[in-house]
Amino acid sequence: MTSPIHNFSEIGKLKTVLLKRPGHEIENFTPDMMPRLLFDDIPYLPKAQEEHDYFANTLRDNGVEVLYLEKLAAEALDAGGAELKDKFLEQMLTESGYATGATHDALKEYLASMNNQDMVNKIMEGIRKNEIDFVPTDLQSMAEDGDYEFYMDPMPNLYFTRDPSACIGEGLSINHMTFAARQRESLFNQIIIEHHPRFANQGVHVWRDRNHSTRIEGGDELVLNDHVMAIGVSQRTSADAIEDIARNLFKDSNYDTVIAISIPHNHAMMHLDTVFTMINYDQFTVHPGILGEGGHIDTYTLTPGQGEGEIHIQHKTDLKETLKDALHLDDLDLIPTGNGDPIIAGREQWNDGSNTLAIAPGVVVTYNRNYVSNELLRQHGLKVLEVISSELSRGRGGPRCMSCPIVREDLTK
Ligand SMILES: NC(=O)NCCC[C@H](N)C(=O)O
Repeated sequence: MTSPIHNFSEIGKLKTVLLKRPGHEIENFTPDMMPRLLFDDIPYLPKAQEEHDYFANTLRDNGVEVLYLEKLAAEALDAGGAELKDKFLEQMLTESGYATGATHDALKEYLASMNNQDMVNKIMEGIRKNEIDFVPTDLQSMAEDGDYEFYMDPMPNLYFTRDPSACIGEGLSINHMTFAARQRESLFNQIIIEHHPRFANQGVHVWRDRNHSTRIEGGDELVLNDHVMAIGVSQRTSADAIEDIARNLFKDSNYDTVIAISIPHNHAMMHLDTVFTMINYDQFTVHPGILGEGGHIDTYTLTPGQGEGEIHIQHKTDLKETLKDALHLDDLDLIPTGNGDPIIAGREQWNDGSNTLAIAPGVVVTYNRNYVSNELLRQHGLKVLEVISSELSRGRGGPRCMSCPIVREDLTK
């Protein structure tokens, strides 16, 4: 059986990718909601959609099949029939704070009356109180958030499809995410994997599901080759989750090495892929801001230990040496974001200058606004496909964050 998921590297020719076209959810909020929703500004939707279509077309023009999360989710619900729709709605309402009660019932009736695509879109966009003809009478609605405009918050971060799940080999992780603003997102990925005809019952391994209290996000999960992963210890991914997924991979897959890389825990560098990406067999982007004195950074190489489920950990502080050892390379090229200039690097990293998406070895998609980093990549021999980025960048994610590779060709060397 050919697996519908096949992703054994960061750089193999990209064949199939999962995107989410930004919808009303990216403008359905006010400035005071931005910190909680993990946004730094409110994008102008028509322009953001134009930019996203440009990104999708750039991928298509390079032979990539583009799948859309919102469409797959509705198709999965169509395939699962009324029973699945009910189960999904119950779960989504519970995770939105309405396990039972009159508000639960009113929201469920409202959503259940829609066809699956409209319902999926509506859940993603958020539900305002003025949309439903219903006056809540429970204490929480009356006493705690009577003035709050929403029953269900929008999910503006959905266009960063990288994070709620991550394809690794012929399986994936479906992630328990860190902040409430994003935790419901991976429910869409779960129903797609379990019920969409393209993925269900095809032997796809779930290396780690979303039913955990420890946290991991796809922006931290880098598939370096067919047996080595790098995973960020970051604001969004905890060390215990890394040990957990490493244990599962060591047990049931060919993965035998997980390099945990400690990065600063802050909003600008929330995931490893905002500061470090693999773009060729021996080339990486690195934001100089993650390197300490003497270029040092804490890395922990996890490999299977002697006993069942045991893990051996080796601590190193030289990123280049760690990567050379794990990838069996004589040398490698770490390309500094913004050419290492502290102002340019800080500015371009903020706008995702390190967040490159490789669509083949040495071929990357980047935001056009990061012109210093882009020029440097070209000087280092890479082919750079620039995409427009005024509005999309306001959500703090770039081309790697906006894409979840599902199928890549295997590497030839
Ligand atoms: N992989 C990534 O770095 N994704 C970008 C996520 C940005 C989003 N506003 C967030 O804070 O989660």
